[in-house]
Amino acid sequence: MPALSLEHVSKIYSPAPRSLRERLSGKPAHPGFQAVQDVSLAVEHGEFFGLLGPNGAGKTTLISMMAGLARASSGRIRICGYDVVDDFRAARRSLGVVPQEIVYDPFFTVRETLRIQSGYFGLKRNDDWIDEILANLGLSDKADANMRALSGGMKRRVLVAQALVHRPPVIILDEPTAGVDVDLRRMLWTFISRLNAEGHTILLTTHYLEEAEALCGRIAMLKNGRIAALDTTQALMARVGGADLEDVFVRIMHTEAVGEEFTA
Ligand SMILES: Nc1ncnc2c1ncn2[C@@H]1O[C@H](COP(=O)(O)OP(=O)(O)OP(=O)(O)O)[C@@H](O)[C@H]1O
Repeated sequence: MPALSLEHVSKIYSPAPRSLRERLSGKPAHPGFQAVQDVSLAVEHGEFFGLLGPNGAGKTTLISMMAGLARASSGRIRICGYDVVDDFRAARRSLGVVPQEIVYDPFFTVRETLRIQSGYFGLKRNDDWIDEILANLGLSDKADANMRALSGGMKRRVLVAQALVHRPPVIILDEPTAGVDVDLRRMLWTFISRLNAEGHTILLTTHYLEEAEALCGRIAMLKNGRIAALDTTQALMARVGGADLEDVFVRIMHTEAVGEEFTA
């Protein structure tokens, strides 16, 4: 059973409610926006998998559906075999998500934030692991600082820490290095690579393609909500050509022929 499995997943966002004037005009209702279309893929346990695509390709929408924050319009998503709808709690417990947007409660310290997050998963005595996460993310000296007193990069570190408190087998990072300094990038990738070597499955979205090239064994590229390419990083580079993954990405995004031609 794969760590992550998506079968024919689609998402159509409902249209904004029509104004009275639109309703009276008798015009047909807007059909909604198709953000993800028929995406199928499986990520095996222990993989470091990259999900790439330009702005608006559907990456965050896919991640929101995996995390149970948005519901697929059709198709099926399973985390470690647990259906994200029918088996939500088990699926959620198997997953740690580092969201793209920085959200935090300004009334708590870093340690309190991580203890509360642990509580959501029924973990009462989790301080040893919390201390280890804080040390690995360079946050030990901020443990008792209030969240609102942290810089943007430090708040992002706390988001990473929050995703890891319950030692989830599958870790999803949605653009975790956007706007963070080189020290945190290095620290973060050392820690995440260690967790990956210990068996955690990693799914990463990033616009820093050199990071994806260095870290990801396999990559899916999304274009307009569909899979445009899916293969090992090496095979994609060999097949498409170009100096690096950025070249491959640009070529695939600018070609009409996508899908099977670039899919293993
Ligand atoms: N709640 C929503 N309602 C309607 N449309 C949405 C909603 N959320 C996202 N979209 C649209 O769905 C498409 C995919 O958005 P999504 O955020 O998944 O892209 P992304 O690949 O994560 O982009 P980025 O790299 O900019 O983060 C975009 O066109 C976006 O405007």
